[in-house]
Amino acid sequence: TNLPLPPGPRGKLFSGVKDQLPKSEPWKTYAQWGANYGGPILCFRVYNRLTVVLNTRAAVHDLFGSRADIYSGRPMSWMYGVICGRANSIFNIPASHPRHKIYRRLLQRGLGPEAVKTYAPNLEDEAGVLIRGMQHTPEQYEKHIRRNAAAVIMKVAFGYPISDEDDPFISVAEQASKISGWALAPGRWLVDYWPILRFIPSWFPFAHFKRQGSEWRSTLNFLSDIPHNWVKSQIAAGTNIPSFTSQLLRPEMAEEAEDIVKWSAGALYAGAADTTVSATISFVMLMALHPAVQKRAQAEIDSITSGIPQFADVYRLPYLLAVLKEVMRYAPVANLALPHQVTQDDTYAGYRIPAGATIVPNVYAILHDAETYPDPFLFDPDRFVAGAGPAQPDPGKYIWGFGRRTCPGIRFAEPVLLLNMASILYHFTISRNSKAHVVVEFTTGITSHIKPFGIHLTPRHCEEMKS
Ligand code: HEM
Repeated sequence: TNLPLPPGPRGKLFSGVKDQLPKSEPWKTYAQWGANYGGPILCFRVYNRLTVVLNTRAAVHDLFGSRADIYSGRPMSWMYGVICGRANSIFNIPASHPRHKIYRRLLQRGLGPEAVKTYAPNLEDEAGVLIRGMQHTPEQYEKHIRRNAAAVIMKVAFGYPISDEDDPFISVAEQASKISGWALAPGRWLVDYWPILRFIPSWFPFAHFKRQGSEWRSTLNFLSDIPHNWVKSQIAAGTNIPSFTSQLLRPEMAEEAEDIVKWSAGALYAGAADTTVSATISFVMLMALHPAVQKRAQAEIDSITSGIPQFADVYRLPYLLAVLKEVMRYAPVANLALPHQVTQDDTYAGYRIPAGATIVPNVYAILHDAETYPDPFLFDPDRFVAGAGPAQPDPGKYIWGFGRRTCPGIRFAEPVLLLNMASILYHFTISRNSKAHVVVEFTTGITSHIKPFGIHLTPRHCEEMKS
């Protein structure tokens, strides 16, 4: 068609806007560009690849919702997919690939409400470990939160017990998430724009990316291969604990089928570890900043639990659920969700969107739009309390991604977060160390959380004060 591309910065002839891409919080820049250029969508080029950013609810709904058939692809990342060996993962595989459906089916079963109920004892045990850690070394709360996320998902995926805070799976998870962010950074790897470069031999002077890629590949493989083989050895020895992997593995399984199990279980870890950590850290920080919200949530928890919060309690805490929604709105875990790719030429709002363009939903912009969420930079769970004011859209429509790529971990992540939040607030009051004004800052990456500042955890029950 003759329609123009969506508006946006045009940048330089050869590299496009590569040098204008911000190093931190790109979602804020994209929202700003959106406002500067007007229109619901924005477009820019880096070398030879186009990105279209969707800055509004309507655009996300119209394209990712109504046209999900052609908007559920993933942009090909040669650095991450091919050089780092992640092409087969559910996060990267095209939606048209038969494996995508198979992965999603397995994950939906393993993360559905029925399966999640069977994980309850494990989740309660791990919440207990988290609390004990916070009692003994409260200043290391971040470490305890990371340990909890890794331990929960390693149990679910592999039946693997995380022993202590130095277990390599905790640090590797954090590292893997960082590696993913670096390897997927737009404009950073020329091979993403000229894939022929992947054939350069590793020893070549300009082939730093290949040496870096193979190092990252080993770290990322560690996450999937080691625990998978560990489950196999446990099964062979007859000592395995039931897990996502052990339930799917069969003796004499075809190589392809086993590979599917391995990648699916690897996705559990990749999807869960860093996301739930980010949400929990932001929650702790926000509680320290909002004592009245905290008190109200504690009163609700105290009113329904006769002791330590149990898994069965979590959906009986409507205010806590409103707090979680507001944490996720105020500090979205994935501000740009994950990029999609449009697989056919399309038109929208008088603009042309060419097949192959990367489509980025600006979840941050949507959740901080003053028309949808009045006073958007105010943290206020009442937005989601029935009857407390005009209803505001549930951020759950945006924070979990879109279309055929919507996060398969929702039914698992939400109750796990609620249980941990309830446990933390039941046992502690969180306060700031200093009365000085705190400027809330965020980390940058595929996932993001509020940057920790000094906090204090005061035990709420006398027996805890003594221990
Ligand atoms: C606070 C917690 C979480 C948040 C905010 C979150 C958010 C997201 C988002 C935004 C996407 C991208 C969707 C898209 O491309 O449109 C995604 C994908 C995914 N998430 Fe989550 N997630 C969370 C927890 C989890 C957990 C606990 C698991 C697994 C146990 C998980 C597994 C996955 C997988 C496998 C995908 C890839 C889906 C695909 O490409 O088809 N996530 N998640």
